[in-house]
Amino acid sequence: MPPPAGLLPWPSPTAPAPRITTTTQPRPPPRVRPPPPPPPPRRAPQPPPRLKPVVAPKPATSLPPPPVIVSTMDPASTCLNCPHFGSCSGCTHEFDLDKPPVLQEVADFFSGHGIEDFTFSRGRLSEWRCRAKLAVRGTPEKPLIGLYQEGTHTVQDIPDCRAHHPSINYAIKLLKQGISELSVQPFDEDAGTGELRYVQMTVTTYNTSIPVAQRYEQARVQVSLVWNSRDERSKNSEKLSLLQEFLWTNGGPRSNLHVIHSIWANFQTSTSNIIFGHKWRHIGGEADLWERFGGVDICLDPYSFGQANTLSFNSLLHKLIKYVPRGSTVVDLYSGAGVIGLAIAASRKCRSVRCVEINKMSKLSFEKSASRLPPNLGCTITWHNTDASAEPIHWLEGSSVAIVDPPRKGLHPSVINALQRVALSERKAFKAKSSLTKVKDEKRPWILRAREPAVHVDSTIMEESSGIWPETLIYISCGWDSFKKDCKSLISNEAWYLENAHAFNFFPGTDRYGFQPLYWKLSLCFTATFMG
Ligand SMILES: C[S@@+](CC[C@H](N)C(=O)[O-])C[C@H]1O[C@@H](n2cnc3c(N)ncnc32)[C@H](O)[C@@H]1O
Repeated sequence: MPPPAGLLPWPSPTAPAPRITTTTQPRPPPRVRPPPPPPPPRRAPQPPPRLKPVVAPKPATSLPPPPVIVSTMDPASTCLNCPHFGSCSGCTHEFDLDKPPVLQEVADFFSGHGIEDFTFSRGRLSEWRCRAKLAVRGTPEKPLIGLYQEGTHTVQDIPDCRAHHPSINYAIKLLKQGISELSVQPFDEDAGTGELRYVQMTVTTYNTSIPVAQRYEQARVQVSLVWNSRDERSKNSEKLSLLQEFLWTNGGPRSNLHVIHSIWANFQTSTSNIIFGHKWRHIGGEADLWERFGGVDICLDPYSFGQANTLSFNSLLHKLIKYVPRGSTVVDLYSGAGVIGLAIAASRKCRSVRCVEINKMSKLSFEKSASRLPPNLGCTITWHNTDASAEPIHWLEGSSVAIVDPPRKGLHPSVINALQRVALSERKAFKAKSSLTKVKDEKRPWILRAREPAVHVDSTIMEESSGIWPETLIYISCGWDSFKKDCKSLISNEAWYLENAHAFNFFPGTDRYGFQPLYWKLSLCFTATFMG
């Protein structure tokens, strides 16, 4: 789609990403952090800037280290201490955040199934949220940015949220200031009018120019503005340009405090509750957001699934990886951008890893991450855009390890059924059936097309896979009730038995978050070993 008259060509999110090189710079001396600077001065309205990506200049090494945001959190405290508790629907527990109420039930469940080494990682109890989707309502003079109040569509402003990473709160303050100065109209749900509907804030701690210990606290934020228009040609896109310019001027590399990593626009005009539209544009800063998960560089585009609690996810990943035997052939069902599959491929000398994901947009992130894997890994890694529940047997065949990380509602019955049936007693029958399935598939070329790998990394020829079936199943869950149900089904016919279980505090203080009812707070990882 051509840009509006007079504007530079729109950058396409599908364009190949430049490889971000990690620069090695002299480390700044240890310093005492000054308090955050006062808010930027009000500026006179500027002529509309051109809406094009602004690329960060390389920081001069002779400059003094920039100021950073100071956390007021006491790491030993297990209390929320949040001024919004009670009015905000995000958190349901104020005290003992290290002891989620469900933990005892979880521990009892696993010990009842013979798990003696169940562990629980409490993780960071505040400032843990690194990805937040927030509604923007109110007026230009008094914008409200936050979550809906319980059972309503009234937005509760949460500028001092204790769960958010402090950089997110800082970026929200900056955004509010921009809204007021530029008279950006927040969305009015009833009338369907206004300009800014939602904002997604995603934190990146990937900054190789500072010591590892400082990376979390000095994180930067990718801001995705959900704009109430069909696309960038709409009349109000001038305001979007101004807002982008404001954020970059006041939060970019030339500002007092470089907190903004990048800015994206998403265009959405739907009257439904769906937050994002289909059109995304990168409009400021670096195009790619990188994070390090399980020891590998992972690129996360704003339109792909991303974990909210990146620290706990990393703990889970480090634990999970150890349950994958070296040399395995792995299938990663519900893989998103393939974070788990890529981390396992890099660390377990796997022969192959197949990632299966329904969201085609995740492919770009997978490709960029895969391009940073060490060469000569000796592992064939493929990413497939298809519905895991359509023909799960196809994906299980040839895999010695199956990893499932479904949405909160749990596994589709067809996946449970396939996992049950790959039990030892039915292996032979399955071998025969799988050959029949192949014959049938040839008559249905659309199925074959769907199975074609969208991305294929490494040219190693895949070994003959028939006859290999999962002997290890790793289930990652963030929905306790659905997990319990699935687990009971999986072990009911003694096809699988539970071997390990580890729980991670993914959403401390909350059993719901965001715009859907009932989000669970505890993420579980367990491995079940196939019984011979
Ligand atoms: C909880 S996320 C896990 C993503 C990934 N494992 C990660 O950690 O980044 C669940 C993923 O399953 C995908 N998904 C949902 N239904 C699916 C289906 N029927 N087949 C394949 N993927 C599906 C979603 O798009 C989402 O990316």
